[in-house]
Amino acid sequence: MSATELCVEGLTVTAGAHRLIHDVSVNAAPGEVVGVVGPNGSGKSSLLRTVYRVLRPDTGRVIVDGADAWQLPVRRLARTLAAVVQEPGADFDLVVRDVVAMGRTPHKRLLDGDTAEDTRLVDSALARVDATELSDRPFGRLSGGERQRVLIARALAQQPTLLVLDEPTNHLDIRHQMQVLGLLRRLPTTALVALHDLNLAAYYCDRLYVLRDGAVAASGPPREVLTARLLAEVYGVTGEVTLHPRTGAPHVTFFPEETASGGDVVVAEKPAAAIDGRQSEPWSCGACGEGAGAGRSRPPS
Ligand SMILES: Nc1ncnc2c1ncn2[C@@H]1O[C@H](COP(=O)(O)OP(=O)(O)OP(=O)(O)O)[C@@H](O)[C@H]1O
Repeated sequence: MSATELCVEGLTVTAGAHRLIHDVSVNAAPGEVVGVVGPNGSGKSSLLRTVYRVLRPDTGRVIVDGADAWQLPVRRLARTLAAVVQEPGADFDLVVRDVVAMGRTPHKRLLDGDTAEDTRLVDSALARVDATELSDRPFGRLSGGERQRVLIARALAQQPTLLVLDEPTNHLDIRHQMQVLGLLRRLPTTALVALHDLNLAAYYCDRLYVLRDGAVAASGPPREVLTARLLAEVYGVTGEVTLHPRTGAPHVTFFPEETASGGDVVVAEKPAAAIDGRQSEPWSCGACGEGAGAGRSRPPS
């Protein structure tokens, strides 16, 4: 599996009189894990839905490996891009294995049966999200977290080179949150992922885009983007951002309102790269030439 270059240029999306996102540009280099964060209603899902071709943009383009995603045949796009969405269609009557096997659809022709390779890929996807033991359970009777892991397995079985995930850690306990995000980092696949947990985003993402009111308020490597000022301006909360001495990633501590006074910003002197050996390399989009800045990095595996 190789990885895809994603280049989102100047997207504006409206629904009726409501403007969902305005002039949003986002890039992801091949293999990068790019996080989209921001308060409720800031436009994260709308951006992702436009990338995976559910919301049609009024203006702007979604370019996947140099081709306009909205011009590609759906089947061809589905061989490149897999989405894990917040409200998937209800495949409630199927057992888990059949739900995951649906990920193979873009690679098959009508009436093709499952091959040994399909079976292997389904097994492997289930194992990667720790869901092997769920294989024969009815999907509709799973817990929210179990369902989420199965949907991620379905996306993996699709063998995409670009994963778009809308809050994939929703419903997951902390072990499975870290397992899923760790898996994203290890895969060679490019990933665009909306997250609410800023500490997980800071550790697992190479770069972040912060949305506010449908527009990009900040973007860059987590250690540049996540500041006490940003937390105050975008989220309206008081927090302290330090570089964690063990992980080397920015760590946000939030202060409840009643304890917030006097919460100074503590910015650790040592950059994350110096602590854990992460590498940063500048990158610019081959399709539109826009620079995404430094920040491609992988934690040690
Ligand atoms: N189809 C629609 N018609 C009208 N308004 C919409 C539509 N879809 C989304 N919105 C509005 O657009 C804004 C952005 O919604 P979106 O779901 O993209 O935000 P989000 O950042 O993903 O939020 P959350 O963190 O709560 O999931 C919200 O105000 C939402 O109510």
